[in-house]
Amino acid sequence: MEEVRASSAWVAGHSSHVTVDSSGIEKVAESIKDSIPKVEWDYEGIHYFDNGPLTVQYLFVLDALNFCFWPDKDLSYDHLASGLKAALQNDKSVFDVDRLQKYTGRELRELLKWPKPLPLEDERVRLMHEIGLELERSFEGKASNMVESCGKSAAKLVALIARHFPGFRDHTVYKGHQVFLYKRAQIFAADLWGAFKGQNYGEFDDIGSVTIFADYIVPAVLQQLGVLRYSSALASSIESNCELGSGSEEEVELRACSIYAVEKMRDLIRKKSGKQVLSVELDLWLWSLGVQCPSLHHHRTLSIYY
Ligand SMILES: Nc1nc2c(c(CN[C@H]3C=C[C@H](O)[C@@H]3O)cn2[C@@H]2O[C@H](COP(=O)(O)O)[C@@H](O)[C@H]2O)c(=O)[nH]1
Repeated sequence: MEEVRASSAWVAGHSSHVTVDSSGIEKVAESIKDSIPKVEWDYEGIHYFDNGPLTVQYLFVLDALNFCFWPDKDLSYDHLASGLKAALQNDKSVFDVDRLQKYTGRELRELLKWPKPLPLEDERVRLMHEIGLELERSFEGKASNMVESCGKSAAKLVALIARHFPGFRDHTVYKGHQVFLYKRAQIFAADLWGAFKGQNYGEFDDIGSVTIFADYIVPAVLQQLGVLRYSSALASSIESNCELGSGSEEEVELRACSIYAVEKMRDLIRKKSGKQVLSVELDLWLWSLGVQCPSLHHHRTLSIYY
């Protein structure tokens, strides 16, 4: 994850459309330093959990599909999670690798009980096939074997996932520099840590190395908190729901500056209060603020990464 941190800092230092406001960071850090808001993982009650390897398989399928819900205004992440949970409760073999490799768009919709085509449905199906095939080829069909092979290191897990699964290679080139964001790979490690409460498949000695997950909710929350400032052109294009191209300077800056800003916030909280806070914990707090605010205006990019 060092490459996520370093390349995000590089973007923040060269950005043209998004500014990280240090006084905004200071204010937020000051307001939470004495009681860092703890948000319970699965406070929504939408996730499958059985304390075993099937939960790991569920989380890996979930995070393979954990992107781009906004084009359908009725659809949200909750539908994906609770749909996969219900499907698994109904049939323990739905995420077996031979089945993952065969789903069609229509079957995925049926699995989720979603009445219309999903956004980027072809990509979602392709990514299910991709994880099915590679889990079978390299991990005896089990995401839990992949996790076990990482010896309690989230950094190793993220690197291993990026190596084996092209769909998780969330990176881009910005002003000639390669930038790594790894949203879905990192959120998978964090989901394991949250679901298993830091034990068993969720035990990582280096959970502190995980950054926030640069999606479309967290940047919008950081802007509302005064941590990020947008150029007037960017602010008005987000306000008017214009699509930002995947890999555009604006899009990369929104995501990378969010990561950088929260790393700064975390350093500041540590300095002010002496307390260690994890980016994963700050992320869940910020994200939960965002999804509870229906008027939140976020940027719109068609992407398979977030
Ligand atoms: N940064 C960050 N982004 C997150 C999550 C989560 C869910 N995390 C689970 C873990 C524990 C909790 O209890 C949650 O159940 C989803 N997302 C992103 O949000 C977007 C969905 O938005 P909407 O269209 O409104 O549903 C989409 O890009 C999705 O990928 C998170 O935690 N952090």
